Amino acid sequence: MMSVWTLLLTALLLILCRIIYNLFFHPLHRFPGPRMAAATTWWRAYKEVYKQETLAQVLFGLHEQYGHIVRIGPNELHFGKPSAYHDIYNGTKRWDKDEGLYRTPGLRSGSFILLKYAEAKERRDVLQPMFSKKAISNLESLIWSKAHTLASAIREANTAERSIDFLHAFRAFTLDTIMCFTFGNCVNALSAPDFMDPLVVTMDASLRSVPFLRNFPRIRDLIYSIPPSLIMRVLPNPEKLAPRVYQVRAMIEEELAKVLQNPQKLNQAPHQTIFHRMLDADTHRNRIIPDYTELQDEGFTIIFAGAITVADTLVVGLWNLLNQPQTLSRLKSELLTVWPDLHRAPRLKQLESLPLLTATIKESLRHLPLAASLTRVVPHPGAVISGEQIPPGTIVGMASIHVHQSEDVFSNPSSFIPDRWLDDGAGELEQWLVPFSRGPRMCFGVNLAWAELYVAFAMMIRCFDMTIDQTTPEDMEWRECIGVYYPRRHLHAWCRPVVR
Ligand code: HEM
Repeated sequence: MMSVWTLLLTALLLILCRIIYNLFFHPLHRFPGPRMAAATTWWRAYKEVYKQETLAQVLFGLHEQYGHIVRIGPNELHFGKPSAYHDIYNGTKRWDKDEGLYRTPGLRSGSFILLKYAEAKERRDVLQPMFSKKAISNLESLIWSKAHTLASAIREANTAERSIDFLHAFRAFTLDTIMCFTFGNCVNALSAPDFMDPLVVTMDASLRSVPFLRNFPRIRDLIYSIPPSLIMRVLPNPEKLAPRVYQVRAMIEEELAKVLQNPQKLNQAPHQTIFHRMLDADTHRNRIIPDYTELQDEGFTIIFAGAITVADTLVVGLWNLLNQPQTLSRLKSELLTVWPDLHRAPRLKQLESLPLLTATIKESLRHLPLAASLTRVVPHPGAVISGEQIPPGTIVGMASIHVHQSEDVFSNPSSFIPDRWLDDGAGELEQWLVPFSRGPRMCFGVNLAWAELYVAFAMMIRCFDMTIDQTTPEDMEWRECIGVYYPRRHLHAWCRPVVR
């Protein structure tokens, strides 16, 4: 029998052979980048987990050092030239998503997670009609009603002399909107004291474990193999002791169970929910209704995809506006043209006609911390990206902040300048605004996102005089692996209600 030492030695030898292969014989060996990154995936784990760095931020320096293509893993390339974005994400590229990134949430299905284009297209055909421009305009009253609830809660906090945590407030707004719309089951996060709804708080906290889960797939799979509901049942005091990923999944499962155990409740919903669509065999090409796990995975995906990004756009936009009183005051004047009487809110269509508000939303989306490289697998026989022949099987990707912060495309890219979207030549810039990505896997919540952004920005700017409460630029430094979080203090602001 082999001794432990022989086994260890063999394992070490195999690792060494792998490293030598990766460095000198791998099809990507000619691409530049840190040697450690080429040798082993541990480089990434070291950066993201041990050093707690955001790879997309590190990559700005690496592209400067190594050029527009950088090898960031034994089998992974990141691209830095904005034009590469359109080479990878466009209508003709039906490339698989890479499981290294998309298995991180521990789901097997769900629109965002499905790896193959064909599967994702089938699911998209079922759900996308709910998110069309027309469907979303029918949802206008729901969005306004959540925005009014948000405004009332902010007024109450102000009366009690409390400033507002914008991250929690806007995530409560987006969570209530997405849950009421897609589940037909409102969680009323907006009524939680200080917007500290358990789901909002736990979702935020769970994002901190994403770098670990992404970099240690075996441990991750082990963790996810235990059903969250079991952990929550067997652990004493699970609200304190269970890892956040379990807590958030258990909460979403609970919300789903409320809907699925009582499907006739769906009849009371004033609009179609994802379950109307997914439980209807006629919406599926193969006429097969997804099983319980698939429904759960879809619900989880939609909640995370829909609740976090919109709220984060509001946070980043308002942070910049509060530091630019002149732009804020121009926005207030513009809003008065369609919203003169405080008690009669305008229609979404009227907000959409406002040039400065529209430009502000675009600029907020450009500044959104979207830093995950949305990785794809190059199919046979390979592809040309950024003018270079890339071998099949390579994982390729680009984070949208590398387009949005490019000096080749945007002048003063790090400055918040809504007027850039109103200047001559703004039309040219549009192709470089890619927060929702492009191509067959681009976001299908885009119309809902825009509607929520119009309504919430308008509500905050028209109804409140806002000033920052001690938040510093350092507080606004973020980290991101798949969803952004702020390790220090969230943006807080005083919101004094305007009277006319
Ligand atoms: C400002 C708000 C939003 C931003 C910036 C955003 C951004 C994105 C991006 C970049 C992707 C592509 C991800 C990839 O390639 O893997 C995506 C996909 C997706 N988004 Fe959004 N999103 C937003 C709001 C929403 C909303 C409100 C929903 C509501 C349901 C939503 C649902 C989805 C879904 C289901 C996918 C997966 C599509 C697929 O892979 O086929 N998103 N989003």
